[in-house]
Amino acid sequence: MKIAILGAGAWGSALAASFSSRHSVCLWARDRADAESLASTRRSRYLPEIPLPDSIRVEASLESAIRDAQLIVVATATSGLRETLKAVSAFEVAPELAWACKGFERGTSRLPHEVVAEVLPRATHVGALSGPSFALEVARGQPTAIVFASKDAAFATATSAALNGERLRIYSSTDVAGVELGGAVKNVIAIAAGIADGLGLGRNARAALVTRGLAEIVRLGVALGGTRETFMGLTGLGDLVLTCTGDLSRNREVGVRLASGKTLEVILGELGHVAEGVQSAQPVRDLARARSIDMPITDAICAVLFEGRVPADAVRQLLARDPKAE
Ligand SMILES: NC(=O)c1ccc[n+]([C@@H]2O[C@H](COP(=O)([O-])OP(=O)(O)OC[C@H]3O[C@@H](n4cnc5c(N)ncnc54)[C@H](O)[C@@H]3O)[C@@H](O)[C@H]2O)c1
Ligand SMILES: O=P(O)(O)OC[C@H](O)CO
Repeated sequence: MKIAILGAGAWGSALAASFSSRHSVCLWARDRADAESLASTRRSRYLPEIPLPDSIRVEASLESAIRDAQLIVVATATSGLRETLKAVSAFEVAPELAWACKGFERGTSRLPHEVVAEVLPRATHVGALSGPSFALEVARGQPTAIVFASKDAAFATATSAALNGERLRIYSSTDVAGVELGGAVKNVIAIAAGIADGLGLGRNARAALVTRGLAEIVRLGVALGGTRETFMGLTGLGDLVLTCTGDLSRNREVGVRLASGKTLEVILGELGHVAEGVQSAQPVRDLARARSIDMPITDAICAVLFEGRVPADAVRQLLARDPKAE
């Protein structure tokens, strides 16, 4: 299959490296200087540890990248999804479409599939790729299992089978909202887990955060149309555990650095990558409040990120809540 991957950050580069062992892959970077450097050095500045396989064509022209593609995979940050889809829609192409970004669009509080439906209302062969997957491990070829979800069951099955590889196992699902919701909210909870670890609160506290974080994901996710089983699977519990415990997580790292007393502005300047939990926290809180859904961890993270609450005070307030039935 001819695949165009749009977005040459850590995740786009890792997916390109993985898919290139079994497909013809073109990787598009919106920044011409980035594309030129990537084409000549074969190293992405977002994933410098791994050389990009020679078979991958690097493009700075979006039109050239998508002209012959049978499948487009948008792997930009969620904030770039709408702009990238609009740019794609300007060309006379109708390939199948997947997106690999996780999170809510800030400002609209839309999940990626809702952004896709707004920009490409007639596209039906579309779906979300999500699950526990650090880019570096995927690029190294370390075993990983993720999910491709589409409302079109036949398309979900066929695409997962086509993308599936020995080291990147891809399950299918039709629960697009559930798959995306788990991937969005786990990033917010991972910031909390990073704060807990940064403050040295211990493993008991981390386990409590993961479990109560999952309860928040399920409450909001079911209200937004996801199914409970999805949240117990790879894109829910699986990704939550990975992101809350893995040192490679950028969202968890934001929490660790907040706990050290750094400001969000300084942390985001240092990170060099997107941390989607920062963008998603307010949409998650707003969607929950509009439905009277209790999400105390998310509320605490919003207070730390945007209201100047000191991380240790946020923890004290969480612990001071009245005990209740689990
Ligand atoms: N890195 C991972 O381990 C990983 C794994 C699974 C999913 N994801 C998700 O994939 C998405 C991308 O993550 P990443 O790790 O590649 O981030 P990154 O910070 O490494 O790179 C972000 C990329 O998005 C591009 N971009 C941003 N806005 C754009 C726009 N308007 N048009 C075109 N390109 C744009 C940037 O140029 C950059 O190439 C995120 O939503 C993330 O949650 C990441
Ligand atoms: O580094 P993070 O925190 O953006 O997490 C990356 C992936 O989403 C993990 O599945």
